[in-house]
Amino acid sequence: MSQLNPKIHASKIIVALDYADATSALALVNQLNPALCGLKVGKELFTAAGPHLVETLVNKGFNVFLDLKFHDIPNTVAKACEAASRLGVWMLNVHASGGLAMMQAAKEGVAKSGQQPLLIAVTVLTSMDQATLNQIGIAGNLQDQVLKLAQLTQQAGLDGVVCSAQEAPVLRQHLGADFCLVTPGIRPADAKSDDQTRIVTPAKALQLGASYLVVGRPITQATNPLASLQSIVAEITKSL
Ligand SMILES: O=c1ccn([C@@H]2O[C@H](COP(=O)(O)O)[C@@H](O)[C@H]2O)c(=O)[nH]1
Repeated sequence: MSQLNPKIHASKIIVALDYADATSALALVNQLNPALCGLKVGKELFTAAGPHLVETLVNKGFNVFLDLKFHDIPNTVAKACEAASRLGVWMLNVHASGGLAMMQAAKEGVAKSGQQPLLIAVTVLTSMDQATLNQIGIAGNLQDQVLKLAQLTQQAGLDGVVCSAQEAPVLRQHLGADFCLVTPGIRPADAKSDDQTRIVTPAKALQLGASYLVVGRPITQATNPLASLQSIVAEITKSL
């Protein structure tokens, strides 16, 4: 770990712990430290391992992003956000397409917990391209849809959005420097894109204005996950 640049850049990375069980996730986590990266718990791991694992990661000192993408009626989302916030997570999210009232309810739910996690909203999933957006009945341009949902998110008083780094410049221009842009779909130049369509390399994503980079399979499916993470940190550091 000592050869890594200990500066803030490293903690711009959030490792997506997309594992089938707690044992597999902890095998990687135990090689990491909170200065190096944040951790994301998504639907697979949360469904398998539950809130206890989230609390374990929080107690180890990591910034934990609970990526459950709540999308339901406002009352249900408010209660879910309250419960999620009580786990001590650093960040949680909802789907912006749930609408203004749902996002405002989410914010109220977080406030009720007495905790102050970052609350962000998913705009258009990074796996989607223009054609898949049209398939679900949204006729407009994909970037316009991301911007529209991000503006709604800001209007609801949330802290930021999940988007592709491809949209970061236009979101920065309209939503300002402080709005948090969390960007999955990060792929080192030699990595497979998998099911992601709107991909960007780590260094480029930061140059475009991303606040945080979410990286899953390029690290977790690598033969040596720690080496893969270190290589991404090195790429970011070199580009600054
Ligand atoms: O638009 C979105 C929202 C969330 N995700 C999540 O990020 C990771 C990405 O994993 P990779 O293996 O690096 O593709 C994953 O947990 C998704 O659920 C996203 O990809 N896009």
